[in-house]
Amino acid sequence: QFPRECVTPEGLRSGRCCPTPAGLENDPCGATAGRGLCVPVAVDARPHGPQYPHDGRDDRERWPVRFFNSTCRCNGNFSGFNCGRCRHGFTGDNCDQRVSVVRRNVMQLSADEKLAFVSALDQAKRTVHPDLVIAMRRFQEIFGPDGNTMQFENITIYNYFVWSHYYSVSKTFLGAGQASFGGVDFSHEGPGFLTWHRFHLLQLEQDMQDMLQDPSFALPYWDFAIGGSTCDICTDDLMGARSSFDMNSLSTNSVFSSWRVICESVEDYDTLGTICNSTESSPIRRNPAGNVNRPMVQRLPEPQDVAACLQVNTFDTAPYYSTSDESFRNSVEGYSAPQGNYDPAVRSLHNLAHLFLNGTGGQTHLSPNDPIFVLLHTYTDAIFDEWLRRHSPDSAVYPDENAPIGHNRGYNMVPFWPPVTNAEMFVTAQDNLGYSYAAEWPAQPFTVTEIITMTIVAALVVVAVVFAATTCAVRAKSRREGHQPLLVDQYQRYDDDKSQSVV
Ligand SMILES: O=C1C=c2cc(C(=O)O)[nH]c2=CC1=O
Ligand SMILES: [Cu+2]
Repeated sequence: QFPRECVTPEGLRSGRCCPTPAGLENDPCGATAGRGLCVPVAVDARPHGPQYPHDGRDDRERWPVRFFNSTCRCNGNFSGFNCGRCRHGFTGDNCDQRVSVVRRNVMQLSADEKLAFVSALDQAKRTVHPDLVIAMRRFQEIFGPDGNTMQFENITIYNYFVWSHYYSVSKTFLGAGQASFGGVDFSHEGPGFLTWHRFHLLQLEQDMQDMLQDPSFALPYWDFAIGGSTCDICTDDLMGARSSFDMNSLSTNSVFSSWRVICESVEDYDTLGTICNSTESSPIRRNPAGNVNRPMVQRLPEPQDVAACLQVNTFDTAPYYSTSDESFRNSVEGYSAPQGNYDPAVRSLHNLAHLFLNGTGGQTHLSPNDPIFVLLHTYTDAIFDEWLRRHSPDSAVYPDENAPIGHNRGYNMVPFWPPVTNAEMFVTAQDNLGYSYAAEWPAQPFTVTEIITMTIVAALVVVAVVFAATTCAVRAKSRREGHQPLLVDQYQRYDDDKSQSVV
């Protein structure tokens, strides 16, 4: 999870990772070319929640200073570990040309667009990442047995996407013979769930844009809130149909049936303290709606579940965890009901979509191995973005302390490099991150304030109409009586009076 050129023995010992961009000579972060500066890494120092009780036992604490404490901070639209690339949504030598990256519903792609997307994923599965390498050991063993054999290795672009998710959810190794600690998760069960997966997707999208040399390449999304028990994207022209011979496998007509997963050796990682590497093992397993032991996960979320969660007004609530009540984040993640109420028995929206897959895609340490993960998470990100657009929250609604470790607002998200905080992803995508969604949303129900306002306005209109009608009626009446002046009445009354008044 670091640039290949930084993980030399001297590089790691220096703690400095400020490489020179391609095409420049000995110019860390392209400083001379005005692209950026090599600066100390800022690290979140606020307290985290009680879920992680250890200190100094996990390389991910105060990420990434266990490995590096200096990084490139890029100017303007420059970006990347050496400021050699452009921010998302920009292109050109000076990164001053906007490019539109629109994430579309995968079911609305043409046959050619579907084929191109599936082929691009397969190419990413086979293409070695041009910049990043992964650690195969924890830091204390990273220099190898002889102190000079760095324990990093190459990985493909797509397998890096899988590995980074695994690394963020892996247990804390506490030593041989001791059970590893599993109560830690740097990308789920906390406010960082949405921001972490947002950057995870952004990294893959950028890596694929570079691989395709197409800065407008966009990941599509899967609207999984369709109810029922059919996986509409599980077809051979998309994510692969079910095998006719084995209900847990993919059809051999799909390229994904030849994919092999990584990060399966959890026993080794937990007992030997090793880390997932790029070795591939078994095929993807998937059996949508097939978990007969858990009927609740045999159906996909319903469209109204999305409408409901978008109405939850609070982004997250203490303890900022998978038990949070009235939390939009816990609802869209799927540990609370879509309406917001926490219920330990519930699995909804994102979690339900994972569990519905009933195989590789439902096991947190393995799930990105199933490419449906990409489409499931772009839709989850689209819901996040729609919530941000509707509620326009201040950044302060994202907790800056006491969230589970890794989830505070200022925490550098594990294991991304260069360092990027949850806060940097807590923004609307189109205005800040260079991409948008072509998505329709359920009509936004009126807020209580709007209902009250409309009731008052309606009442005023009724009063005005009644008043106008009454005035007209009175005027019409008086006009009619105007041909028999009012006086007649008075005379009549006068006569009546007179006749009675004779004394
Ligand atoms: O890959 C994942 C698998 C998950 C299973 C649950 C659950 O709620 O039981 N949640 C998951 C999230 C994942 O990312
Ligand atoms: Cu995940």
